[in-house]
Amino acid sequence: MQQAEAISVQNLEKRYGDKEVVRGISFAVRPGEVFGLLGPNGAGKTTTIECLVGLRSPSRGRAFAERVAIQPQSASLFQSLSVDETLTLFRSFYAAGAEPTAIRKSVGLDEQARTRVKDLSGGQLRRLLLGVALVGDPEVVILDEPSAGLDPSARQALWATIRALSARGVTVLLSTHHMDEATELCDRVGILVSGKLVALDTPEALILAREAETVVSFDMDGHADLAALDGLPGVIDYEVEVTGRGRRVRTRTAAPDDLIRKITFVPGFSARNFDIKRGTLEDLFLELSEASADDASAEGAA
Ligand SMILES: Nc1ncnc2c1ncn2[C@@H]1O[C@H](COP(=O)(O)OP(=O)(O)OP(=O)(O)O)[C@@H](O)[C@H]1O
Repeated sequence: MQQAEAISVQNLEKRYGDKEVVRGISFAVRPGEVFGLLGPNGAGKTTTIECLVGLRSPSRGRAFAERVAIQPQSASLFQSLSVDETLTLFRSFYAAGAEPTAIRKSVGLDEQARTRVKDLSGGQLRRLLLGVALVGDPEVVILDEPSAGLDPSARQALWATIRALSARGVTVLLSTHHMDEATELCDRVGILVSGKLVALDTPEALILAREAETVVSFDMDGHADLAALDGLPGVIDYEVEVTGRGRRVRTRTAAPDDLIRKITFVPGFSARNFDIKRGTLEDLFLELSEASADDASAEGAA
């Protein structure tokens, strides 16, 4: 029977001295899920990850992961070994696992098979670290900012590797500062701010919850009567800019599709050049981070 949870964090707290950096968080990740841990610098992501892999012990609560591998820090590699030698060495630590050459290929280092660790570029080194995490064929892979320092094509390759892992049923927990990456890649995300989990859902649901922020912009003829906009359903407010070609209108709406359909049929508007900007995970992230920073300064002032 397949286990319901590959990762489980329950009421996890971590203090360093009297500083509480993880303040009672709970979440679970199911097998094959890609879960993103987001949060500003110092939010407690790495601490949570370190508790999950047993590098730190919780002050209270519990953090558990199935047969887990973490993408290690570069310091744990031998500088004079080649890529292949490194993968073979780490493979030898496990009774069973993947073929080092297959892993080398999957992380895109075929051309660097004989390159020594010390001669790899920063991005290549990160790919090798991912390979080291994968060579023991883990059920759960934990990646702390895996795309940091990767160029766009290496980032795409990393995403493909992560998707392939997930398709095989491997569970992936990653931390990232890239909201586009989280939106593209993660089935669910948890947003950690000042040691508390302030949001936990699919990226789509989190973005939808902010639908009021969708902005629909369009051009319209200079002489049409703007009052018609006031009567349209779903318009929260709008602003108008006079341009060389007529007027550019920006509306904030909770129902962008509906609004566009309606605007198209308003007589005299000749609305055109529509542009839709939906709320993004980044907007939500910034809002939550700022709200919490305000709370913290209020606490500090009290
Ligand atoms: N060994 C330690 N002793 C004391 N404080 C620590 C220790 N390790 C981390 N901290 C503090 O705990 C807080 C959380 O750090 P953590 O590394 O978990 O954050 P993070 O979310 O991973 O941040 P970043 O995005 O910057 O990597 C920070 O304020 C950090 O200074």
